[in-house]
Amino acid sequence: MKRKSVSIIGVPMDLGQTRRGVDMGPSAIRYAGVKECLVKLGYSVYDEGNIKVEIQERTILDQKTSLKNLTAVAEGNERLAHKVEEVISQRRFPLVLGGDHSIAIGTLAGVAKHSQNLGVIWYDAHGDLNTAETSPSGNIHGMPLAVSLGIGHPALTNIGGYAPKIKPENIVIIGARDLDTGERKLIKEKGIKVYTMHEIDRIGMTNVMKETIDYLKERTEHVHLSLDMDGLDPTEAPGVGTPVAGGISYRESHLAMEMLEESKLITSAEFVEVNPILDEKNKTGAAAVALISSLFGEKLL
Ligand SMILES: NC(=[NH2+])NCCC[C@H](N)C(=O)O
Ligand SMILES: [Mn+2]
Ligand SMILES: [Mn+2]
Repeated sequence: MKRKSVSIIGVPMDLGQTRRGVDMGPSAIRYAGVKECLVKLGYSVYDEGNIKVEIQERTILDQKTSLKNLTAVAEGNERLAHKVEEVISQRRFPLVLGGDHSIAIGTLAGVAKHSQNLGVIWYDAHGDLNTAETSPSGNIHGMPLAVSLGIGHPALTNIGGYAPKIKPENIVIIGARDLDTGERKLIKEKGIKVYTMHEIDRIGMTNVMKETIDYLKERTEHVHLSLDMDGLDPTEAPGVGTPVAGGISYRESHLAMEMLEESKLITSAEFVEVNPILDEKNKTGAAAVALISSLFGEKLL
């Protein structure tokens, strides 16, 4: 890791989907010892606390688009974007803890303010490339990557006051195994690089990461890692709201984090979708911390 100071930003967001409990994700990851691990690795760690997210007991449907909780999701992300931007201007590494994946909208809005040519690694079972028109659910956590490309509701695409945040050729999706029809179309149309589970099985995680690193090194200046814990197999990360069988193993994920650490490419990261209510004794929270440790340079020997 290039930066020696890390700011932890919690985002107790559960309004981008409808399963309760993912708002406790930041607590679960803190409880699993994220700060202690980073301190042990020699970082100065600042826990910035949590971003304020409205508490809403019932889903509010946008009348025109059927987007769920649009206003509250947009407001939380606006605050997050602001915080991330501030952390980067203090020359600290922003480590964002979710919360559902809709928070990537705010994280990327904050990160991309400082980077014209931002790379993004989207480690996920899903593409999160839906719009109100293509979404099967109306859940905004299925849309953040499209939103960051400038595609979607203006209340979301304009967060941070500008759009788009990223370019399609600067994205690499890893672990995809559940893509909706509209998402597949967008991937083809925009030429987004995707390593599905098929490629991971076929060429192995070592080669997937080698290619990803070479690809991003060539064309980007900073790289953001957006890691959805449902990218991992649900047997190893059961505490997620939208599990999909046949995922990336815990071991492969460690390897991926270690290779990213060696590459010195990653300048911001978020770990999302940890839902302690659905988890087994904080297995998923602990897995997130283990992966964060590898990403920040923990070695066995
Ligand atoms: N970040 C996530 N876990 N996203 C899951 C999205 C699932 C589905 N594709 C949807 O749009 O609703
Ligand atoms: Mn996902
Ligand atoms: Mn996701």
